[in-house]
Amino acid sequence: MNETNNEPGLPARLAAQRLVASVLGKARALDEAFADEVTKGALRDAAAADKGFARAIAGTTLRHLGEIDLIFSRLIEKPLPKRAGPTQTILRTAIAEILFLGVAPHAAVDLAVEAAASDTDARHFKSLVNAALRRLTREADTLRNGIDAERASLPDWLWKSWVKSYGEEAARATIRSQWREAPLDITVKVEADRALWAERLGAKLMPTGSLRLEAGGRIEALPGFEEGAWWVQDLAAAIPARLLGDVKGRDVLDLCAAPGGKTLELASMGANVTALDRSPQRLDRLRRNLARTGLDAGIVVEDAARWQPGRTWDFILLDAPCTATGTARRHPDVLYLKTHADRDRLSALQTRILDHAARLLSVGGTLVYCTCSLERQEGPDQIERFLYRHANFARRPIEAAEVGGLAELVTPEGDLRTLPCHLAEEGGMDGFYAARLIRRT
Ligand SMILES: C[S@@+](CC[C@H](N)C(=O)[O-])C[C@H]1O[C@@H](n2cnc3c(N)ncnc32)[C@H](O)[C@@H]1O
Repeated sequence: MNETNNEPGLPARLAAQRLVASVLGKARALDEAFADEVTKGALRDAAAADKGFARAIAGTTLRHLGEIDLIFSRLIEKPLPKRAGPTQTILRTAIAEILFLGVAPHAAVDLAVEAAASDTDARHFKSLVNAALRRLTREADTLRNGIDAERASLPDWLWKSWVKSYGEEAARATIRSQWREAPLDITVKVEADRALWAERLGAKLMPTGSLRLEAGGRIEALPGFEEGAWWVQDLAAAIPARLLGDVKGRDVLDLCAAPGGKTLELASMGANVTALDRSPQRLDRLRRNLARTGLDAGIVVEDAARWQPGRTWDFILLDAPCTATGTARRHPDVLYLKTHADRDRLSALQTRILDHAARLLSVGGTLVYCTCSLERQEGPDQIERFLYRHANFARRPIEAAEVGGLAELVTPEGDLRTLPCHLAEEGGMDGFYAARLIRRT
């Protein structure tokens, strides 16, 4: 793409288009592609508002991609030729701006046409872009008519999986909650200071103990960040570590620990934490998080499915690698980056790590297994199969009182099952699953 035009607003659009193309064309994570744009790409010297706008356009395009593509196919009846460059992406992002971001239609149309004009291949489709988007601004209701936007927002395999696991109503409510930007959730280092920080930050103290703020603005500029009084962590992600109970002064093994949200929680509860992960880069982030919050943990770079430390632990937290389909409201790209083949591969890895974790747990010890996935294979099915293989383990059911009295977060078996549509009126939460197991013999 040739970026010769410096018209205000155009760089943000061009960046948004590159972000969408990176996710859908190169299978890159949106956060990674965005980090490249702002550290070494065209957004490096852009104003914070432009960076935020580029991210918002890309995220919104992905959140509504299914509906956008159905509208696209009504607007562009003949398939675009192969050499149309970024024309499709330009249209997708402009549709997102007009329908979902409330951008003034003339600005969105003009800048989409400018974007097409700035590319050697797309410039031949300038008039088509112009005509299609002008039609959209005139006939939006007709063009959207009959589209089941909720159903369209989810790839087939996930739709089938969620409807089967939670029923169609909850699947639809989950999809609707993914359309909204997630709030900013914070875990406070010192439990007794939660109310104080809620007041200082103008945040809401949620029933589970997390603080909740509206997203937006620089996190680093908020009071308490510099001094490490808190860290960012989704409300649901903050629950599993606490299911280990009172770990003050106890040794806790945190398997698959980086970047360390749960390590920080365990350390702040007074545990002697050993944080293990196989990724040195992600462990560097964990080290930085420990340094900022003034907390301490031993760090091990190892494969959690093979590590032979020569000892056992009374407490183990295993936050296993997973498809992360429960985090789509924060990471809308996961819906398009992950496939059912990833789910099967990751589920096999989870089984191996879980079996190894069982060997590292002392008799009488507690193991909490969790994932941020909505797929049964990575949650309850995994645990059912584990309990079948390991007759010396049993569930210790989770009580509603341990999750702020929110009984809807606990399954009849006593596992944690949060859905993005839980507490929807208050901003929802990521989808997390957790089971608490004890080793009997
Ligand atoms: C869900 S993330 C962990 C998030 C972390 N517990 C937190 O709260 O910030 C999963 C982690 O598993 C790590 N991982 C994947 N496979 C692993 C393996 N075989 N052994 C150890 N770590 C692994 C990844 O590097 C990744 O950091």
